[in-house]
Amino acid sequence: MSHAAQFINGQWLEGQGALFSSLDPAKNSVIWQANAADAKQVDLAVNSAREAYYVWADLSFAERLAVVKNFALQLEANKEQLAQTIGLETGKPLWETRTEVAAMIGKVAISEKAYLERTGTVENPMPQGKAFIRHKAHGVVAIFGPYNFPGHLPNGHIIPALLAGNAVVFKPSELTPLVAELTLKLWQQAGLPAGVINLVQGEVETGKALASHRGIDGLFFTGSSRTGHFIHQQFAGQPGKILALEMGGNNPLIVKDVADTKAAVHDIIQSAFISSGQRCTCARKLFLSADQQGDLILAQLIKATQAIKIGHFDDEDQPFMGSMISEAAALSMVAAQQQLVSLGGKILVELKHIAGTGFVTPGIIDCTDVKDFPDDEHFGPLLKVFRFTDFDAAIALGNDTSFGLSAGLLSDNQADYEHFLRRIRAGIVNWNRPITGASSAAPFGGIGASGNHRASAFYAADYCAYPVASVELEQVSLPTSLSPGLVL
Ligand SMILES: NC(=O)C1=CN([C@@H]2O[C@H](COP(=O)(O)OP(=O)(O)OC[C@H]3O[C@@H](n4cnc5c(N)ncnc54)[C@H](O)[C@@H]3O)[C@@H](O)[C@H]2O)C=CC1
Ligand SMILES: O=C(O)CCC(=O)N[C@@H](CCC(=O)O)C(=O)O
Repeated sequence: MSHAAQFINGQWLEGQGALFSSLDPAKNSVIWQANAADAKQVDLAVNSAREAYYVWADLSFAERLAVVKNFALQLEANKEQLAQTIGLETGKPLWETRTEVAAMIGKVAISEKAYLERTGTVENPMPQGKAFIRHKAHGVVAIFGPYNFPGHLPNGHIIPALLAGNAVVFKPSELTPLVAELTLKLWQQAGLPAGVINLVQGEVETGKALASHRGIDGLFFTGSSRTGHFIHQQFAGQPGKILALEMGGNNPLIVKDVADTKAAVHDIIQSAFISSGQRCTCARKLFLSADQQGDLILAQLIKATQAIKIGHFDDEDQPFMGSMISEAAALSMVAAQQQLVSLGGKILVELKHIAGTGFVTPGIIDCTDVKDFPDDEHFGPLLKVFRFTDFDAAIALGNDTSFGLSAGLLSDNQADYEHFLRRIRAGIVNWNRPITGASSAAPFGGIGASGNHRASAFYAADYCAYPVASVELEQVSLPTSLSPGLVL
C-alpha cells in the first residue's frame, strides 16, 4: 500500500524512511500507508525550497497572490472531498470539517489584508528623497502542523508565509498524512512553481531532521507544548532564525451571576467538548459558584453532557462529537481521569472509552478538593469543575497554570468582566461567549507555555517577513550643511 507520498521540487517521491500508517480512528482500520522521508530527503526538500525561494520572492505580491487565489479556487472546487477526508482521518463530524475547509478558503482573503496592513510598504517623502519601510521574506521556512485541524492550522502558516515570499517545507502530523497529501495536490493544481512548497511526511524522526536542518531560516509550529519546548531548545543559540510556537493551553472558564443558565450550559459545552475536546482553546477548568445557582448550572450541565450525541463523522444524523484522533488518545483520557480520582477528584459524569476505537464519552470531574492539581493539558473531553466562593480566588486558580492561551467569563455583570479582563493571563479572553472558535481576523496566540509571543492568525503576517527600513536618493549629493570639522 506504500506510495509516493513526499512532494519535493514538484515531484511525488517514494519515502526512503520507515513505513508508517494512518488509521480511521473510529474503526482502527488502515486508510493510508507510505514510507517516511529520511534525513536525505528532508535535505533535498530544504535545498529545493532554497532554489525556488529566489524565483518566488522575486515575483510581485500581486503575482504571488494570484497563485494563492488559485489555491482557494481549488479548495472551493474540492471542498466536499477535503471535508470527507478530514472527517475520515480525524473522526471529526462533517459539520465541523466543512467549517474547517471554509476557514481554509477564508484564510486567503484575510491573509492578503493582513499582509497589506501589517507588513506592506510605507513610503514617506523627505527633503531630498524618500524613506521606505518594506518587508522581506525570511527565505526557507519549515512548517509543522497538528492533527486536530490538519487542514486549517498548517494553512494558517502556509498562506501568509507564501504571500510574503517564503518557500516552505511542510511537515504535517503523522496522524493526518492523507489530508496533507490531498492539500498538496491542490497546491500543485494551483500552479505553484516547483519547490516553493515541499511536503515531507513521517513520524518524529522526519520532524527532527527538518527542525534541526541548518538550511532553514525559520520554523512555524503548531502543536503540543512538549514538542514546542523541545524545538525551542533546539533553536537555542540561533537568534538569526525566526521561531513561532503555537502550543497548548489549560484554559479556565468562570461562571458567575448569569440569568440564563441554559445559555451558560450551552457555552460551557461548546467550550469544553467541541471537537471531542481536541482544541487548544477548549475549557479545561470550569469554575462554578458554591451556591444554589452553581448547583443548578452543574445539574443542567450534567444532564446535557449525558445527552451529547456521539457518532461517526459521516452519520446522516450528525453527532456533536466524533471519535478522538486515536485509541491511544482515548486511553490517555481514561488515564487522566483515573489520576484525578486518585488525587481526590469526584466523577460527576464518567468519561468512558469504547474499546477498539477512538470514541470516548464526555466526562466531568469535580476537582475542588484535589491537592497538587497537575498542570497538564488533557487534550480531550474531560472537564474539571472547581466550586468557588470568592471571585478573585477563582481568577487566581484560573491563572495558576504555566499556560495562558484562552479564558472566559460567563456573567451578566460588566464590572466583573472588566475586573476579569484586567487580572486573567491569556491571549484570548472572551465574555459570554464560548472560548473556542477564535476568529482568523484577530491575533491568535497565548503566553507562558502556550507560545513564544508570536501570535498567529491575523498576526501571522508579522512572523512571515522582516522589516527593511531604507532612505533613498536618486543621486549621490552633498548635504546642505557639512558636519563640524569636515572640509571637502
Ligand atoms: N496554540 C495553537 O494554535 C494550537 C495548539 N495545538 C496544540 O497541539 C497539540 C495537539 O497536536 P499534536 O499533533 O499532538 O502535536 P505534536 O506536538 O505531537 O505534533 C506537532 C508536530 O510536531 C511534530 N513533532 C513531534 N515531535 C517532534 C520533534 N521532537 N521534533 C520535531 N517535530 C516533532 C509532529 O510530527 C507534528 O508534525 C495540543 O497540545 C494542542 O493544544 C493545537 C491546535 C492549535
Ligand atoms: O488560526 C486562525 O485562523 C484562528 C484560530 C482558530 O481557528 N482557532 C480555533 C482552533 C484552534 C484550536 O483550538 O485547535 C479555535 O479557537 O477553536
